[in-house]
Amino acid sequence: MDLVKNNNIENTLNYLLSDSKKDKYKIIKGLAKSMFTPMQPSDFKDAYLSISKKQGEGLVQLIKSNNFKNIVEFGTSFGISTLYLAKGVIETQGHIITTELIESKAHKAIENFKKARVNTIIEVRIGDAMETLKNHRASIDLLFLDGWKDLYLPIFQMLEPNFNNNTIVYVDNANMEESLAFLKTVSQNKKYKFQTEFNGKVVLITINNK
Ligand SMILES: C[S@@+](CC[C@H](N)C(=O)[O-])C[C@H]1O[C@@H](n2cnc3c(N)ncnc32)[C@H](O)[C@@H]1O
Repeated sequence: MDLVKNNNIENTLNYLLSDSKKDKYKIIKGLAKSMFTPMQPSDFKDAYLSISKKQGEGLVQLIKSNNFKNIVEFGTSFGISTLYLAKGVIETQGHIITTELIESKAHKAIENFKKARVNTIIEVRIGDAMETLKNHRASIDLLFLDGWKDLYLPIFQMLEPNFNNNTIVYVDNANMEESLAFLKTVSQNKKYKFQTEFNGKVVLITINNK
């Protein structure tokens, strides 16, 4: 099957984006739970918490224009962002490693990748990203950060040795308190440059090659 002419991705994405509109109620339920106990990823086991269609389309362009092949994603959920990453890497003949803590979400995502016929270019690692990405040794072109924000810094630091001169780190929900603290820490290193998109929701970290 010709992956580039694959309509299954578009069909799967359309279904998932439409289903994700029900997220509001699931998020309220999760937030209500966290009034009594500290917020846990499992409180949002039914919620997509996904990036927007516009962000997804931007990711496809980012991958294609930079000819990125090696993508690592933190926070799969049901796979909406991963499917956009896949749309990009089928053009560049790359591949994706994505990781999800909640087992039921990861299995649903794997089903979605099969439906979209892109499961062969996506490796899903189930578990805590700090463990599943611990032994990652290959070069990373695009690191997509969209999991729990308190892990942005440790994951960034753990994977930093795998960055190359053209690596981009895509920080989603960059305007949240913990993300801002992460960005402040990273900005102390003059090796990195920052570009804001989507009114501050997204920050792209690039390597300052000057
Ligand atoms: C914002 S959602 C990801 C949305 C997805 N990227 C999308 O746009 O479709 C964050 C996901 O990160 C997962 N997560 C939280 N902590 C994690 C960890 N330590 N390791 C791996 N995944 C984690 C959550 O279970 C949740 O599904």
